[in-house]
Amino acid sequence: MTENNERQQEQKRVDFVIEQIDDQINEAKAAVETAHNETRAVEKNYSANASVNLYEIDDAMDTNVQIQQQRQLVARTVENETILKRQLTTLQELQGSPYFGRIDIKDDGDFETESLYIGVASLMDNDQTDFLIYDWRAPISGIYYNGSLGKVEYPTPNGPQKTELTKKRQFTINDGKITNMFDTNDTVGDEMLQAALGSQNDQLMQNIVATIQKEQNDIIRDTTSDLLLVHGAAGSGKTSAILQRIAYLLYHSRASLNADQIVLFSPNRLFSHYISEVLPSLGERNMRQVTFAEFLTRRFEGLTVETLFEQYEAQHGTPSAVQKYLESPQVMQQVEAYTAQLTAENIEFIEIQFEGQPFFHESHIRQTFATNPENMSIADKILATKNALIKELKLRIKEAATATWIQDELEQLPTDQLHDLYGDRQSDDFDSEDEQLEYLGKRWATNRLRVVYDAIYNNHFIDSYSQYREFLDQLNVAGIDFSQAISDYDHAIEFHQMPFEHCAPALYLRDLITGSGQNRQLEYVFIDEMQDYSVAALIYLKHIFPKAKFTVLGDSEQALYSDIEEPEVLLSRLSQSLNAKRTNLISLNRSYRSTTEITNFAKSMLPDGEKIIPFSRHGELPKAIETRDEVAFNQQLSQEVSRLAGKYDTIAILTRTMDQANQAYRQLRHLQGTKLLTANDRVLPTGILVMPIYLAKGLEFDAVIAYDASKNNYPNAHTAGILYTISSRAMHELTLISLGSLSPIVANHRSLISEQ
Ligand SMILES: Nc1ncnc2c1ncn2[C@@H]1O[C@H](COP(=O)(O)OP(=O)(O)OP(=O)(O)O)[C@@H](O)[C@H]1O
Repeated sequence: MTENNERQQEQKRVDFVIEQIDDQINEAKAAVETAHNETRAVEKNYSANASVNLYEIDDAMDTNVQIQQQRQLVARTVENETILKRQLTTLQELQGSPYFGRIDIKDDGDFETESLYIGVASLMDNDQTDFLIYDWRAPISGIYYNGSLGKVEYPTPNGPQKTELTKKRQFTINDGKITNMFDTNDTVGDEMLQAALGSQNDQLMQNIVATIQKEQNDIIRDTTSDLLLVHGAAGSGKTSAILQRIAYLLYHSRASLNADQIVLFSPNRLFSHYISEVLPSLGERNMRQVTFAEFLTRRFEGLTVETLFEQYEAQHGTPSAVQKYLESPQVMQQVEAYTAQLTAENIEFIEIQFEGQPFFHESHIRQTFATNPENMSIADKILATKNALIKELKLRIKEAATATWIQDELEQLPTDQLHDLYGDRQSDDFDSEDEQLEYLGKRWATNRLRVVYDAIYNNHFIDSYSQYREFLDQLNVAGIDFSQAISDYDHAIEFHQMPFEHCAPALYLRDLITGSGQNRQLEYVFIDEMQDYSVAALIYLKHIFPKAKFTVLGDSEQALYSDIEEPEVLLSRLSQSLNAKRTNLISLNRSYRSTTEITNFAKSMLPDGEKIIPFSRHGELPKAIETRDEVAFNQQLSQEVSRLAGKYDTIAILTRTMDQANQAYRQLRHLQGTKLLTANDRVLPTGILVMPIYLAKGLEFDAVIAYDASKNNYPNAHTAGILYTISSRAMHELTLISLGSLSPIVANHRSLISEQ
């Protein structure tokens, strides 16, 4: 068949599939409408019942049962409607571009070749007999991404199945028309990638299903590792691959895994927004997302937790020996040893108060703790202490039920509150008035003393911050003097602040003592930008998610907060500390984001850069502008920004610090569409964006200006990671402007830049 004929044949098939999709969309719309009407009717009925006057005691019981039933019915109809809507959305996704790939396979002994088409979701024909499209995550679809023509294998429930791959074809289909189509022997070809990567930056990350590369596919389809480490150059598709991986895992464990059991630690809030559409575009719900700062703030309720960004801004020069120690696995081992030897005498117990008066004295709590058998673990002893205190509390509630203060308060209660106090019982259920008063007194005393219960439950009888201070005090590490760090810590705690460097060991200590803080429901933890986490922090995360499989990804060379590290060094540190049984390490060295010229320049700044392979997409050489004084600097900056703004949608001016971002913004704000972004921003706009580099982690822009790439600002190799991260955010153009002479990190590679 000639190429033209083949294309016509394929277009005919696309037309046929789209007709089927159109039919199914019409059916789905009707089904959604019916479901919607049903939900509305059920909801209406429910709200009519729920508004029945519950103070009419006799009616209340019946009404409650009815309401329960109605509520379940509402939940079912809503769920039904949601499922139908999701099906409709999937069909609509498929409508313009039903698939992107085709594989032809021939099983042993078969004479006929079977053609399978691959898209973002599966689709059956109207008769529900044949698959018109296979989901990209189906086991058989793995061949599309992995296999070269010839004998291949794919997993089935009955073990690996052998087959022969005789054709692999790629399509670009827009609005139902095939705009590009070609056969390829190997993995997904570069031509498609060129088209995908050459376009202008979108505000939101796109899914990459049509062009997943082989090594990315290995990341996506790994279901066996407890710890999957993905190390990859800037722009090598780490984030893209793990988002596809989440979609893959959700598809393969539909029955046992839902999006709430997956959490992604993301580097900043802008990033969370940037990636928010990838999973929905694949028909999946988003996983939970949290930044490490948000996570810590929740754990240290009531304290203001210093963030990594604040620590970076405040820190001048290299981190202190104390900081390095507090980030190391050794500190976590010391925490374990310290908590294991704690006894009744050296735990920092504090009294539990009720309305400003001691309710449980500290000495009483200490004695209660001391009655536990010695060989019990500290966490078990604390648990036993809590149980004993709760038992006592119950006795005291019983006593309080008939006490004057409770009975006096009862008398003062407004009718509706008194009514609520009856709970399931009614006023004529009691044999005597005394019985009734005691019942109500007990319920009221329980209410009133709930604060005591909460204090026990939440371990508020231990001052974990003082305990941590005691821990610091007893540390004895050769060559490290902790005295200044301890007085800084005291000062911070006095002002209800928690310095960043203490977060992981302090939380670990608290959790080991109280035996709390762990989450056993979470199945998968993803940590992006792993190089920004101390090993101590990763050990803590591993501790609190004991059942979860970890996917940890990053780039040791995008080092903002520490020196650049050889990937091998970072990885061996991590896998040892995270103590995983089945570890898999995948390295991605091909960089897709930037033009060849930008990648070649960026990698020249790295000690280990030669491993990085630029994707072959060409553009201009990065441009360097050296200026003599501030006036010239600001003038050049404005000119360059205006030039780039005429060409691209999004230009980022990336600075080393927030102060510099403020300076740059003052110079540029007269230009229309200029925005200054801070750590509180959650949405990434288009236009001229000014921000410090740590807020641009994980993001990409059409053009980037590295603000003041001078010798002064980036004096030596310690700062190379920052300039590398800045440069690697650029997709199409990169400009470096310096006040005074260029940084030696750049100046040593003049052949890779054009100078002005
Ligand atoms: N297989 C692919 N097909 C199409 N585009 C891809 C592919 N892999 C990566 N990309 C694109 O390359 C760019 C960089 O990808 P991504 O942000 O996932 O890289 P990263 O390794 O997480 O980068 P960084 O560490 O620099 O933040 C994105 O625009 C992404 O869409």
